[in-house]
Amino acid sequence: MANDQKPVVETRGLTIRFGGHIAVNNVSCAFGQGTLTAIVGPNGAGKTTYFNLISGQLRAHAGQVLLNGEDVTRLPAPARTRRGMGRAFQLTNLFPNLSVRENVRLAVQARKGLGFDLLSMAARHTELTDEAEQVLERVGLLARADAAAASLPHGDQRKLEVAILIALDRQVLMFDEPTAGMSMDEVPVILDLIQQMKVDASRTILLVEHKMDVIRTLADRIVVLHHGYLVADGDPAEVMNSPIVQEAYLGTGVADRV
Ligand SMILES: Nc1ncnc2c1ncn2[C@@H]1O[C@H](COP(=O)(O)OP(=O)(O)OP(=O)(O)O)[C@@H](O)[C@H]1O
Repeated sequence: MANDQKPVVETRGLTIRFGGHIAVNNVSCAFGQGTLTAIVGPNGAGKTTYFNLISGQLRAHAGQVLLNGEDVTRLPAPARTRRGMGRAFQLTNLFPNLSVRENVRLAVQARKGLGFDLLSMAARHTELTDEAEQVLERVGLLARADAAAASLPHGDQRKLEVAILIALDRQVLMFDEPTAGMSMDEVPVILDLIQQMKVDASRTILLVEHKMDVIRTLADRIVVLHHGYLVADGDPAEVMNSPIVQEAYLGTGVADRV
């Protein structure tokens, strides 16, 4: 992050324990506007837990999470979402029985600050539905608009998560292995969509990812977690070749193992 830029998301000394195990250990890191940071590390390194602490699914035992300089450590996930954090799975989990179209429409509605007010919703129903359908077209899900979210095959559910993030239009976008479980031909669709979101430099994008080709395509910066510690942070090529990362990945071939 450029020195003169104020961080959008920052963690200071962030720590959480599960029993005697410290899953995220004193992690301090700042994420600026207009960058996509890949958070990598071996299985069990603490990546998803770190995400959960940032988005508010988990509460830290120590340390702070700041969003645009405001301490949000004690705020629950929905309050963080209202302040600009977007992590789509929260919504897909909430509305599995609603149709694909309705899931995206609710996200459009939330973005416009309409909440769940039934009257204003009815009055603007067509407009909201049109917008939802435009987003579904972008992610290639328009043909599935009437299907229940829970009935979609895995790859399409991941696309729906991205559609919801696009519709929510948050300042911070968090993707946890967005291409996991997708077939080879579906992966480029998702990468393309994330690239498109990156083009708008007002965003701060965080990505937990194992696949090296995905990281190579998307990341401006790599942060490495290992045993809950932040062990490396910087330019992708530099970080992947650093001794500490080579060590963290059992000695060799880090580029192929991530
Ligand atoms: N709710 C929980 N209760 C107990 N232990 C947990 C919990 N969540 C995570 N852990 C433990 O914390 C550690 C970090 O897990 P986490 O899922 O954050 O790792 P990760 O880097 O995302 O791994 P992966 O790449 O396999 O998804 C692991 O040892 C995990 O077993």
